[in-house]
Amino acid sequence: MRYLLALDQGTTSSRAILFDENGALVGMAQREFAQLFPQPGWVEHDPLEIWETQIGVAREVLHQTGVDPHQVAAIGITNQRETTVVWECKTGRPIANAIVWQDRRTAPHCDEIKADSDLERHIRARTGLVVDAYFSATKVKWLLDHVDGAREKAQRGELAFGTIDAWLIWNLTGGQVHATDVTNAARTMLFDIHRRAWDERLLNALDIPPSLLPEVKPSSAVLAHTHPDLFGVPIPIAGVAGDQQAALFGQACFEPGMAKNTYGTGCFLLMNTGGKPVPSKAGLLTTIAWEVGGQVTYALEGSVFIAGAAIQWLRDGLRILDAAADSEYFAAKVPDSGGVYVVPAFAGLGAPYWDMYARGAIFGLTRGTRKEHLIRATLEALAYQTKDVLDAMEQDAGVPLAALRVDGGAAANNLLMQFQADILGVPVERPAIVETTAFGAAALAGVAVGLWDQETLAARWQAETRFVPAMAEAERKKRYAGWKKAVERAMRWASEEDEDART
Ligand SMILES: Nc1ncnc2c1ncn2[C@@H]1O[C@H](COP(=O)(O)OP(=O)(O)O)[C@@H](O)[C@H]1O
Ligand SMILES: O=P(O)(O)OC[C@H](O)CO
Repeated sequence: MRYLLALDQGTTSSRAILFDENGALVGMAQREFAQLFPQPGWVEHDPLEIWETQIGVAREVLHQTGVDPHQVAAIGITNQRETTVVWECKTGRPIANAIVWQDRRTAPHCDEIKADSDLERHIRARTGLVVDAYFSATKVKWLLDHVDGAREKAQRGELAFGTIDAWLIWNLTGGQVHATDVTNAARTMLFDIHRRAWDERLLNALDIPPSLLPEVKPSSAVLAHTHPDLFGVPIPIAGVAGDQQAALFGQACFEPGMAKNTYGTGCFLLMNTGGKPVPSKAGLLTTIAWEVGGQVTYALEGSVFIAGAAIQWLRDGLRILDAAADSEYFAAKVPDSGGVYVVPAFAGLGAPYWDMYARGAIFGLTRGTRKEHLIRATLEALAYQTKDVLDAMEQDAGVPLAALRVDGGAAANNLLMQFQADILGVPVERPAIVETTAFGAAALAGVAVGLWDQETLAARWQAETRFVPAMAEAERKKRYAGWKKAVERAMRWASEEDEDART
């Protein structure tokens, strides 16, 4: 038997999942790591902890299952995207903590960029992205400008920048390979998604020396081998993709018009748009879905920054839950949210609003509000945010969606999934394989080494549960109108001056 090892480096944990050659999940190991919040609006990770937890779980899953590294046909890497690491080429030491995708410290710099409308247009057209602190570009510049001696070292060619995939590849190859894949490059706001090359004008505008950048590779190809010291034998690294693109692949959304939504820390809805990038008029991102066999597939994406993280906040911040899964139990105790709306704009609002200064808010509280209402309203917020994005997507794509494939931690919540179908008026399909992100990474690697092919993957996809809309149209409209009102009131809350005062 041969195996594929998926390394899934997420925002809150590092996971390693082993699939056998028939696609069955045979083992999984997972370790959480520290979330660092040094200032309001800042989010950091320790890159060494990311590497140590990731290599730790990779070894653990092999040990646990008794699979010999010789039997691992290939490794597929998938990762939290945009999160930025800069390290010294010679020592492999990070110059600072990683700046996480949720971090808002560069919002004022983004405002400056936006003030130059020609540059903003260039960014939209070339990178497919909107100017936002979410993406890597302004984070790299921040590190070069704020870490002692970094700019000089960068100018001398002594530093390397990478998103988490590149950081893992560097470490997996013992510092031999500095590479990323097209999907991760597409999230930096430095990459031309049409030419598939780093954009010189943006590098100049942000003062980022090209020597810092990784080489850009396809998502499915043998791009390196692991250093023999790590697993005893070199293993090919044959699949790399950002986690949301990997989930789209893992959900077998291979045809244009097919879409998936992942409910993890954030919520990310991606629709396959085929071989052509579709520009968005409705506040979505145009991004690369994957490059497989020399063919590039594009996607439209709606990124919601806070989804499952809002449930974590109920658990860890408010302490009104012991476990995220208990949210379903409490929410089911009330028939609705009692008119309460929670807008979890803890890190500003992403698609389709793109307001870096929005902040979290709760509306509609009365003396009758109980914790169950608050929990239910928080869960409902995940569904409303998804509707915002899906409406935008249907507007851009010009066609209604037939069904939405779902995955991610919070997709296990049946009450949420039923409410999602109700509020969208579209069936929601949860697959039998819920680890779609890791499966997607394994699949990209499996295709590269000839173990799997896309036709088989598409035929194998199976729904485990189909949630069918049951809410009356008038009710859906009424509830959604309340949400829109709540969002409007949460927007622009943290003014630019407040942000400036903190940086
Ligand atoms: N049953 C559940 N109901 C609601 N939210 C859940 C449930 N189980 C997990 N979550 C949320 O899902 C997230 C974890 O999902 P996961 O896909 O592992 O995220 P990530 O890859 O972003 O770390 C957490 O934010 C958690 O709060
Ligand atoms: O870690 P996740 O699964 O929440 O995904 C994070 C995204 O890739 C950020 O763009």
